[in-house]
Amino acid sequence: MSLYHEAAKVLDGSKSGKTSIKSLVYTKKDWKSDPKALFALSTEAAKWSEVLSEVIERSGVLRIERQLTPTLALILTHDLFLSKRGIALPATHGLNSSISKHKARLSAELTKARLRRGFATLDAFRAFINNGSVTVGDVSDQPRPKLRPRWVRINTLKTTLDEQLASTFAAYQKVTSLDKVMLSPASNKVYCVDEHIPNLVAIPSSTDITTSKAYRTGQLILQDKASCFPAYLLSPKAGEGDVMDACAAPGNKTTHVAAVLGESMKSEAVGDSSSKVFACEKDVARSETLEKMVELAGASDVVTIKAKQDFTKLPPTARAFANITALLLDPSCSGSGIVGRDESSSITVHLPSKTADFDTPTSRGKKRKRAAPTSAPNHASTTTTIDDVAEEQAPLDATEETADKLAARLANLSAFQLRLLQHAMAFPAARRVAYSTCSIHAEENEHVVVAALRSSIAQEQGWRVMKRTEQVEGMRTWNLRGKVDAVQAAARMEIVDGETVDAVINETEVAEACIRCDKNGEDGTMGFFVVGFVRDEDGNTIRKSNGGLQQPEVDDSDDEGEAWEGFDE
Ligand SMILES: C[S@@+](CC[C@H](N)C(=O)[O-])C[C@H]1O[C@@H](n2cnc3c(N)ncnc32)[C@H](O)[C@@H]1O
Repeated sequence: MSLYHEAAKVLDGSKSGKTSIKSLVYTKKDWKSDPKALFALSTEAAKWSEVLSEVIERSGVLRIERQLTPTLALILTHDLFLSKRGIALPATHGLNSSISKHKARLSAELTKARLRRGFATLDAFRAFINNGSVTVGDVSDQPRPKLRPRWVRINTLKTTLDEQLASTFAAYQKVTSLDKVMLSPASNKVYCVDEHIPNLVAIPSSTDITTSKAYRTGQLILQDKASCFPAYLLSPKAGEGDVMDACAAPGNKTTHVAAVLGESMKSEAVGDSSSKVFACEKDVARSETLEKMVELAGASDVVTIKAKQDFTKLPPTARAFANITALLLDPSCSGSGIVGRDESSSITVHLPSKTADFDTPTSRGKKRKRAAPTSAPNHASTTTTIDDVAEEQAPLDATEETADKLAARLANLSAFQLRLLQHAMAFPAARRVAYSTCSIHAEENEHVVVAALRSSIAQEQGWRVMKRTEQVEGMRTWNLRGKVDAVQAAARMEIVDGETVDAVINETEVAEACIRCDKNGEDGTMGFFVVGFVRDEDGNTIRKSNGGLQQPEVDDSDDEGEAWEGFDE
C-alpha cells in the first residue's frame, strides 16, 4: 500500500541528515498518498523510532520476517500499537500479517520498554514522547531527561492561588525548583510556583488536570508561561484607563489581562467599573471561541468583545476608545516557537537492526543484552536538519526552495505585524503597548520592533521601548533578552517608504528591552518574543504625516465597525 511504502521512503530519505521530513514530503509533488497523512505518519513514526527500534530488535521479528525492511517494520509497528485506527491495511494483506502475527511478542516488548522508562501507562509514555524528548534511557542507570512542564495559570477572577493549592493541588508535593518538576518521574505529583509570573504553577507534563473540577469551571487555565508574559509586562492598573486586546482569540491573554486588572482593583481598592478590556478578533469561528473562553473565565463583566472585527478597521479616535491607555498586540505569526510545530526538522530517526541479538525465539540460550544506548552503532541514527531556523546552514538541496518560500512568508507576516503595531500606536490615549509573537524569527520580532520605532507614527508621538529597568520585576529579572545582532541588522536596513523616518536606535537598549523565550530550553517554555512600547508625552496629537494620512475625527462610538482604512491604504 502506498502510504506505508511512501512513509518508509521518507524516513529512509531523512537518514542522509540533509533534509527534513517536511521538506521530503512537501517538495515532491507526485506522492500517491495524501501529503498530510504521509507527513503525520512519518513524523510520528520518527518520534517513536528509538523506542520502537528497541522493541523490534528485542522481539527478533526482523530475523523471522526476512522480507520486511527495518523502516517498514518500524512504521507498521507504530500503527499497530500507536495509531487509533491500527494498521490501515486488510488483515490478510502481507504487510499487515507480517507484523500482526507477532503482536503478542511486540506488545510485551513495548510494555517492557515503557516500564523500563518509568511510565505507568501508555498515555503517560505518549505524553513524554510528544513532549519532544526522544532521548530516553533505562531509568536505572541513566539520568532522566528534562521534560517541558505543563503550565497552569490560576485564574484569579474565579479563585486564588492559596485556594487551589489547598484543593486541586492538595495531594501534590511542593518543590522549589522548576528542574525538579521537569525531572520528575511521570507518576509523581509535584508542583512549583513560578518565580517570574504571579499565580502560575508548573506541574509535570504527564499530569492531567483537565478532568479536575477547577479546570472545567475555568478556575485553572492551561497557558504556557511565555504566553503569560504580555499581560504581565503590560500590567495595567485599574482606574488608569481601558485595555485593548487587538488580536484576542482564543482569549488566553484577554482573560489574563482581565485578571491582572482585577488583582489591581483589589489592591488599589477602586470601583468595579473603573477599567474595561476590549477584545477584538477578526476571524468568525475564533470569535466564538473567544466568547466562550471569556465567559468560562468569568471575565464577561470586564471584557467587551469586538467579534468578527478587523483591528485595523477600528478607528482609534472613536469616543468609545478615548480611554484606552494600554494595548496587547499578539498578531498572527509563523508560530515557529510553538512546540510540536516543525518538529520533523529535528527528530532523530532510529531504525532497528536486522541482526540485533537479543533473547528471542531464534537466539534462545544466548546472553541477554541491555537496550542499546542512543548512539549504539546498530542504530542507523541521524538528525535531520532544520529547514527554517538554520537556513544559512542548510545544505544545497530541496530545502533551498523552502527557505525562499519561508523568507517571502516572513516578509509578508512582518509587514502585517508592523501595520497592526502602527495602528495600536495611533490610539490617542495609549501609553503602553505589549507586542508579542510565538515566533523564533527575528523578522517577526526585533525587525518589527526597529521598524516600528523608525515609523513616523512612533517618532511623532514619542513611542519608545519600555526599557528593561522600567519593566515589572518578573520581566526585568528574566535573563533571555532580544538579539543585539538582529536589532543591529534591522537598524541598518534601508528605509523603504515614506512612512518610515530615520531615527537613532540605541541597539543595546532595544535588545535588552526585548524578551525572548527559548523553544525547548531549560526554562520549559515555548519559543516566544515580547516587547513593551511606552510613551511619556501627552499623546492626544492627531497624526498628519508627510504621507498625507490623517485619522478621521470620529467621535461616535457606534462607528467602531465602520471601515477606517488604516495606514496601508
Ligand atoms: C496569535 S493569535 C492570538 C492569541 C491570543 N492572543 C491568545 O493569547 O489567546 C492571533 C489572532 O489574531 C487574529 N487576527 C489576525 N488579524 C487580525 C486583525 N486584523 N484584527 C483582529 N484580529 C486579527 C487571528 O484570527 C488570531 O485569532
